Amino acid sequence: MIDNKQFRFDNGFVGIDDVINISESNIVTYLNENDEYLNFIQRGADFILQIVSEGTPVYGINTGYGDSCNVVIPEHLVFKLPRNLYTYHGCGLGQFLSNSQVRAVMVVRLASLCKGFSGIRPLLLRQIIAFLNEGIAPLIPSEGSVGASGDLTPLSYLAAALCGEREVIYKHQRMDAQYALRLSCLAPLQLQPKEALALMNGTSVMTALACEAYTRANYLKELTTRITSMASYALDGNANHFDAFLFTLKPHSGQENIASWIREDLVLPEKSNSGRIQDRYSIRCAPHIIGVLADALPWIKSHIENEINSVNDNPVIDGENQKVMHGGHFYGGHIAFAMDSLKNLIANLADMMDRQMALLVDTRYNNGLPANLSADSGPDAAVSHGLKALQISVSAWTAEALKLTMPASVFSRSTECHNQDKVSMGTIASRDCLRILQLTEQVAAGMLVAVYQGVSLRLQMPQHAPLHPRLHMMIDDLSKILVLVFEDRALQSELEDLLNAIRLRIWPLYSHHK
Ligand SMILES: N[C@@H](Cc1ccc(O)cc1)C(=O)O
Repeated sequence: MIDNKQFRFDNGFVGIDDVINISESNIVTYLNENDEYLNFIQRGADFILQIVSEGTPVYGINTGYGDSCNVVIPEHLVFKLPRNLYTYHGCGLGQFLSNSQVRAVMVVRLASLCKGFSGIRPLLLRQIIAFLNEGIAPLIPSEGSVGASGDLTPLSYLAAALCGEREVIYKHQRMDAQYALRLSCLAPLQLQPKEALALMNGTSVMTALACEAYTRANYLKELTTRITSMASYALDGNANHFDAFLFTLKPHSGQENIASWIREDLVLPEKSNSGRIQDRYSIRCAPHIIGVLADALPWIKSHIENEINSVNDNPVIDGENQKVMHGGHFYGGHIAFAMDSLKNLIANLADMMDRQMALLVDTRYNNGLPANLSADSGPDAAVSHGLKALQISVSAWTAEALKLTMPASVFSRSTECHNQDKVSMGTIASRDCLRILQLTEQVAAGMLVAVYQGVSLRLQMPQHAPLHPRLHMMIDDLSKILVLVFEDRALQSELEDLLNAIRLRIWPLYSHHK
């Protein structure tokens, strides 16, 4: 829980909102310095040292890693081993994670390590917390994790930076980690046995990205609902499709909720079934499309929050009872399934909006609005093409989003000499999901232009239905970014502003966002 703009790390619950709030702001974080808690953590680390001195073989402490687990590491090399782990995993490629994504990774890794079953010292936890508070963000390439054995390669960049190696972003500059540590008066860590494995052998990259995906998806749920209300109004649609009683008869609660939001945005005609009796499915079935997302989000959230609050590490160390448990908790199957599912749900929203756009711009379906929603009715109207090209862009973004919905998890392949012979691919699923979200947000930005145009033009028609104050307000909000497209003009910068507004979740919509 964030209290007084401060966040305390210990073995308490960490929610998606906490991850997002800390990653997007500079909330001060601190470790619970209560003796009982610190002693509990320290006992795990002491137990590791006891294992080392006794010489009993324990995986990853005095053995090689992965398939090399039968290589016994002599005592004099045991302290060298952690550095080798993060060093040989320095083979990531691809775009770097963003600053806020890296911060989310650190919060999520802390949440797991703070449970106290990883055999690490409080010092290590304090170093990650210092990185968060100082604003030091390791440069983490996003590609190279199969998501079981955790996110070994991307997390190796966190482990290395904590020890003053590789590169970080600090005060908006890319620099050697060692230099950033010096500038912020932090000493580089020297990892003890098990500590590099504890940092790297977990699902924190895919889970951090999943927190972002969940948050963006939750906002899109509301935004696509509002867009549907506006599209229905612009098309002079039948608001009775969203009748309250009708929705009690098919009681998926998320779907009912979406229908109620649309209903509250529209002024329901007294006479039901006036005008066109049935709208096309992208309008009439919008609660059934967005509702699937609304009903899935709670379980997606519970998968993500279970993962955040799990010990996703191996071996698991119970310092209290002096037990080592060898298992496979680094396997990201739940996140993989949640993100593969979310990809499908979000791409369906893009598809729905693309169809709504097709209705709005086409005089065969838009109930009297001008072709391509062009507002130009002056002497030069013939040269104005309105939103013609915008529709093409929206179709392209939609197709690209749909193309990426192939589940990542079914592409599991045996790797690392068949030790990791079944893997989750959860990190790829999370990354694909974020790309689909980006494309779908672009489609939503395009649709905001279209519904702004469509509603404004409908209001200019002599006989139009009353516009509900909520939609009036949305039109007012949009008019701060958008101007009616009259003569042809390039729309890119307005689309960028809309996209920015979506990413910042600036409209409160149906619930309050930040
Ligand atoms: N995750 C593996 C450990 C591992 C670590 C590093 C590797 O390079 C490979 C495997 C396990 O716990 O079994």
